Amino acid sequence: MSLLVKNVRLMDPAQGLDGPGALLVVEGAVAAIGADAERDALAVGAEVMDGGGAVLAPGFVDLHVHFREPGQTRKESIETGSRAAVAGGFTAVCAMANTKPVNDSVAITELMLTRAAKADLCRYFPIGTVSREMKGEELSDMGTLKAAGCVAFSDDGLPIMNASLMRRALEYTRWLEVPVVAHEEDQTLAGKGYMHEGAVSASLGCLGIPAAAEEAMVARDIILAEHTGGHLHLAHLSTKGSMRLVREAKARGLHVTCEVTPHHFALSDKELMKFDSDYKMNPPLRSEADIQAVLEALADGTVDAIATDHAPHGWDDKEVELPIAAFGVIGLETALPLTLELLVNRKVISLARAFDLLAAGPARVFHLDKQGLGSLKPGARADFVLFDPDAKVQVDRAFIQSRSFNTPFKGWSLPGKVLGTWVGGKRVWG
Ligand SMILES: NC(=O)N[C@@H](CC(=O)O)C(=O)O
Ligand SMILES: [Zn+2]
Ligand SMILES: [Zn+2]
Repeated sequence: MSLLVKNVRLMDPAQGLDGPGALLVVEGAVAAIGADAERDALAVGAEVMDGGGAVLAPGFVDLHVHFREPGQTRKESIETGSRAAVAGGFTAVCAMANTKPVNDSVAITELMLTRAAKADLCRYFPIGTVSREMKGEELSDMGTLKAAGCVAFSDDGLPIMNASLMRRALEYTRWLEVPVVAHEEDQTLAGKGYMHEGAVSASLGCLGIPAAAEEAMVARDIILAEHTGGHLHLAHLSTKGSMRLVREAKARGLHVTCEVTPHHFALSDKELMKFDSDYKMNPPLRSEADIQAVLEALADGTVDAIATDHAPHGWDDKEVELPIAAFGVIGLETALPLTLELLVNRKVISLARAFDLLAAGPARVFHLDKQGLGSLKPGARADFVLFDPDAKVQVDRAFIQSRSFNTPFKGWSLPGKVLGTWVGGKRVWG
């Protein structure tokens, strides 16, 4: 099977590509790009598709999603989550381990992979827990889990308060060549807080989570990464101090990588004045100064990836008083539009840097580039997205493919319409 997509604006920062061109897919892999593609397509008798001048880019790689299967498929299943992914232009997702039961065994990893293969939409990479039963006490069988298909290890949802456990997990990352993904939150500082601690929480009389709850743990784990030489990947960073700590760690040559989410660069803690639980997530929406620091870190290379932390919850988890509502928001369908509107159109970053943050960067962090993800180099997997960067989307229930609708972007009109998504050369969306 072969396919030529012609008349597109080809973007692939990994190859320094940005210009009119074409892409030829043969047997699920990129066979040729540019002028060669049209010539070679004739030789193989490829099916021809006209891209109508839209942008063709490498499929996005999300390092951080919660698909709730097994255990809570009323919120999301691997199939509905995968559909939300491809609708948003994501061709690969890395799924967190805080399912029910948690992914601390080969049986759960295999179940997840079986369900993902059945859904047959995006590529699905399980993340194993760092600790058995996510209790934060003993290490899980990281080696066995990696052999079963886990690409990273995380107790996300919960911080690893036990420094000795984190130290040992980081030691294992060296020979397993996989990162530990840290949810940084000192529970003794966060307490029962449910929004950012600052002027807004004080005026509302809400319990706050200080920036220091995140930063104290980021600092601890950077020290442990240095001590062990392990690979520390910091999930959903949200504060100015975290950005500074990561910038320093990278300048000192440590193996420290990080991601930020669209909701943390799009929204501030002022949104909580609406007392709407769709603005409640962990880490919480931060101050304007934190957002500025995140934008600078996106621009200067401190941040490796934009990840969604897609965290579906049912209306019954959310339609309750703010202090008891579930933490988390969905994000797969809105990530590209928010990146285009708030980062590219406002000239915080270039379009090429946006794709580095959505595709090549995350692929590198979890070593998925070695499997041909994150770029459109000849020989790479034919995972790509075709989208119109100017056409508007309306964030309503029909637009969202996820089983849940806990998005703070309800009613927003944003640029960036995904026209089609291909995984291994097969059209899975549009
Ligand atoms: N981000 C959230 O607010 N919630 C996540 C857990 C997490 O990412 O820490 C969830 O699983 O719902
Ligand atoms: Zn988390
Ligand atoms: Zn998460």
